[in-house]
Amino acid sequence: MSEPLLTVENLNVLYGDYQVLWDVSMQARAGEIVAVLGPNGSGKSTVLKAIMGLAPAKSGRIMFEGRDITRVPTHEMVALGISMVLERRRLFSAMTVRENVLLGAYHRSAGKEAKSRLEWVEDLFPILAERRDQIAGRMSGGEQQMVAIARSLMSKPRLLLMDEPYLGLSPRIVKQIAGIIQRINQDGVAVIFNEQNVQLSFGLSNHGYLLEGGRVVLSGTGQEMIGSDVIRRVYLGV
Ligand SMILES: Nc1ncnc2c1ncn2[C@@H]1O[C@H](COP(=O)(O)OP(=O)(O)OP(=O)(O)O)[C@@H](O)[C@H]1O
Repeated sequence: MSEPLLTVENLNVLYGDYQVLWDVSMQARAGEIVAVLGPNGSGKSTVLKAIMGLAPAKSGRIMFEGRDITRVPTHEMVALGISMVLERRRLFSAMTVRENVLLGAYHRSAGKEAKSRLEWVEDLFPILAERRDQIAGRMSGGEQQMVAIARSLMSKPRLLLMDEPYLGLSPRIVKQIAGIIQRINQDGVAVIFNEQNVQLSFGLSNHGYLLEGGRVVLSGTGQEMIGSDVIRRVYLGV
C-alpha cells in the first residue's frame, strides 16, 4: 500500500486549560476520502483545524508527504498543498462569486496557471461561471458552499479539509455536494471531512473515524464503520 499522505500521531490539543483532543491518531492516503464522525463538541472541527495550524498542538505530530507540519503556520499550509473549506463557508459576502473564487489563488501567479485552474473549477461548478458577477452574499446556502469549495480548490491542494460540508443544506444540495466531493477526489485530491450523520459520513468514504470526547474510539473502512455494532446501536438505533 502507498505511504500515507497525512499522518496524525498522538495529537493533544488544549484551548487554555481545556483539553479537546486526546492522543488522536489518524491517516489519509493519497486519493482517499476520509470521514470523521462524532457528536457535537467531540472535537471533529478541532482535528481539521489542528491539521491546518488553526488549533495549537500541545503534543503529538502531524506529517504531510513525509514532512513534519505540526508547527507550520496556517498561511504556509496552502503552499504546501493543504486547503480547507471552513464551516459556514466564510465568504466575502460583498464581493462577487468570481472575486471570491480567485482569492483562493492568491499565492499562485495570477497568469496562466490560475486561468487554467479557474477553468477546471468552473467546469466542476458550471453555476459559478454563470453567476460569476453575482454578489456572493445573495446566493443560497448551497451555492455559497460551492463558492467556498471552488475557492479552496484554486490553490491546487493535494489534501482538502472540509469542515461540515453538508451543514444546513437541503437533501438535494447535499447530494450535489457529495457528487462534487467524489469528482474532486477522482481528480486526485484526498479529502478529509467531518459530519454528524452516519450515512453521509461513511457512504462515500474509504476510511472513517469515530470521535467521542476528543478521542478516537473506532476506525475502519467506510463499510466497516457503517456495519459496526457501536455505530449501529448508538447512531443508527438498530
Ligand atoms: N476556540 C475555542 N476556544 C475554546 N474552546 C473551544 C474552541 N473551539 C472549540 N472549543 C471547544 O472544544 C470542544 C470541541 O469543539 P469542536 O468544534 O472541535 O467539536 P465538533 O465535534 O466539531 O463539534 P460541532 O459538531 O458542534 O462543531 C467543544 O467543547 C468546544 O466548545
